[in-house]
Amino acid sequence: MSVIAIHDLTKRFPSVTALDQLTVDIGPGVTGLVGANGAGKSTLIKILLGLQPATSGEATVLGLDVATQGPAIRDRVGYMPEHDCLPPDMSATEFVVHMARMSGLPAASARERTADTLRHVGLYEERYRPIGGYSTGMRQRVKLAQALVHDPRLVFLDEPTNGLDPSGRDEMLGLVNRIGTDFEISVLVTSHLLGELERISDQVVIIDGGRLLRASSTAEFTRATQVMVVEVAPYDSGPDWTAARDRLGHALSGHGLRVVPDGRLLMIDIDREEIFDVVRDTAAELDLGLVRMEQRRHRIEEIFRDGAVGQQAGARAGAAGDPAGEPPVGGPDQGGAHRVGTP
Ligand SMILES: Nc1ncnc2c1ncn2[C@@H]1O[C@H](COP(=O)(O)OP(=O)(O)OP(=O)(O)O)[C@@H](O)[C@H]1O
Repeated sequence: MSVIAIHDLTKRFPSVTALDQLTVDIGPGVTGLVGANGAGKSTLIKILLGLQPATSGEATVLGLDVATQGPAIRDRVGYMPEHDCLPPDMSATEFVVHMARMSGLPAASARERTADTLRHVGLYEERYRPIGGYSTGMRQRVKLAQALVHDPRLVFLDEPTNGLDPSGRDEMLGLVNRIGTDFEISVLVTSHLLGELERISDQVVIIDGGRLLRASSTAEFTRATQVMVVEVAPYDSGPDWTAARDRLGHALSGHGLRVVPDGRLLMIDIDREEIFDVVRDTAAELDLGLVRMEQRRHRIEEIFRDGAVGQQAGARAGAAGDPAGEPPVGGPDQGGAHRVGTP
């Protein structure tokens, strides 16, 4: 069943088309919505919540029509907005209780759910202090908690890692992952970084300039290549990895394998089953330690690295200053309708 079904959705502002005939079906689980800054991610979320009308096209969320059933959608869906929108004079507890009450929870259960949710997102004693004194990471956690407090079936998280340092990003991604796995709440999470959502998403939807570039399961994006990655180190003669790599490379070429060095690694074409045995035995004969031997997987960012759209997107995200230094989105326009997730 589709959790979100989007058909031919267009949103025009006076000077820009934010969404351009977008068609995509999203199933349950964690879905990464990836696009450079300005790609149309926030606009899509606002339309899906029934907060903004589309110019044309249709969409349903949990089977509800975004054009006519916005309040019912917002009953069932949690929303973590991108920008800071927290009252500095209230404590996290006061604010989240307030949001729970706004969602219709009675006072006692609003307090109970707030305590549970704040603990779940990792806010403890500090939850009684005014939000104005919180770090960016703590503020993001408060925004996440208010999205979860009314026990939604689905949450929209708009750039939850924004403004966080690498360890803060990892923690936030861990939390997002747990929402999907431990609580079985479906998640639509956005990012302008291609690689970031790869490890927590069941499916990935990539948009650029309001158009769909590609949508598929993460496993399909990151499927195994026919290349083996091998790293060796000498057992006894110090840290001379170049010599170790080249000795193994020459020996494997002598066995008829196609071998290309890449930094510390050797990339070997997998053209037959026995290659894994040949590499293992040859390394042992040369008295080299095998540090790594694995089938290489695609990274999502590689799929789009050379696309023309990617270069434009890269220029935009670069201008915005990308704290993680990860490549942004882009790639050849593949167009058409796509379906991701379990039917
Ligand atoms: N209310 C609005 N009025 C006019 N233009 C808008 C409005 N909201 C968004 N836009 C424009 O629509 C385009 C898509 O914006 P949107 O915020 O959806 O992108 P985004 O992918 O969420 O990027 P970011 O993460 O930078 O917010 C941008 O060009 C933006 O300037």
